[in-house]
Amino acid sequence: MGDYEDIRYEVDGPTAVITIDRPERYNAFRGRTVEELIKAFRAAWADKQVQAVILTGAGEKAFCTGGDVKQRAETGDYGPTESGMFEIGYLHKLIRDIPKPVIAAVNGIAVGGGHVLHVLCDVTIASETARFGQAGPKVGSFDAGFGTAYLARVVGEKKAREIWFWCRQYDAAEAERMGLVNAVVPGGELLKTAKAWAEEVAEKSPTAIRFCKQSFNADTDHQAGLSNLAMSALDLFTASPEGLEGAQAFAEKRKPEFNSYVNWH
Ligand SMILES: CC(C)(COP(=O)(O)OP(=O)(O)OC[C@H]1O[C@@H](n2cnc3c(N)ncnc32)[C@H](O)[C@@H]1OP(=O)(O)O)[C@@H](O)C(=O)NCCC(=O)NCCSC(=O)c1cc(O)c2ccccc2c1O
Repeated sequence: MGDYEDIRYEVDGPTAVITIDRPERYNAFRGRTVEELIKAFRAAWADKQVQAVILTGAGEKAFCTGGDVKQRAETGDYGPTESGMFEIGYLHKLIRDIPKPVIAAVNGIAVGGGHVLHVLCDVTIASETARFGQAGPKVGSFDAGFGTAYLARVVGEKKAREIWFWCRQYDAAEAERMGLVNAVVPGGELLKTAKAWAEEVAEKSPTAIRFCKQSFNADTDHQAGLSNLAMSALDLFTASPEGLEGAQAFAEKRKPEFNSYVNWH
């Protein structure tokens, strides 16, 4: 399917494979990328042949490193889109709402908003060299809402707070131990394994899968309200001097200077 610049979309048997294709930016997303991901997930939803979706990243280095911090340092936002909106919150809801299993095939580092994407997928298969973490507080951002609350459902409150406050990176084995990923395989076998999982689930009743997914979701759907709130707050925060300092420090490869912003009580 054509018209994509930042991603690739392929259908292989019962599986749609969506690949974020910006390896020079470690598959970071800009507004256009998010718009194309939405289009691809909607195409997979509509296609009766597709029974499962794989989300992955191009190359071996990165799955997705979240928002394109260089773009943000340059223009103060995530760049132009056709709709005029940066619809990351809608993409999160779409990954949850598509009534087909979504498998994250994490081929490298998944950090920031890229980490949130894999957390929201139904299952995650990681390559042995994958790394995981959040980065917002280091770069003047936070992908809260599902990014915090749903992560806590997955790994527990203590671990989720550690992940967000300390912004450390965790290797694939550690991620598997904390229940953040379902399986770890050698890099060369990642896509093959993800496709095998997709083919296996495609043999099951699609209606039963749809109801199961919706009933899992129903238990945490209230977090969508938190996400809306967090996205509104984030719009203000990323445009603030503190938010911009984080993005500029990353682009200039220096430590951010956040000390002067400790002004709340
Ligand atoms: C991911 C890293 C830890 C990797 O470190 P490493 O040392 O292995 O590699 P490099 O740092 O040398 O990176 C290689 C190359 O890729 C470029 N790059 C990496 N990540 C990004 C990125 N996110 N944006 C743009 N470019 C990126 C890097 O500059 C290098 O290019 P060179 O040309 O210099 O060679 C490390 O790279 C890292 O920490 N990256 C940043 C991670 C990050 O902070 N992500 C964004 C968090 S904020 C976010 O995701 C976010 C999500 C949302 O949903 C939002 C919603 C609404 C508003 C804001 C949102 C938001 O900000």
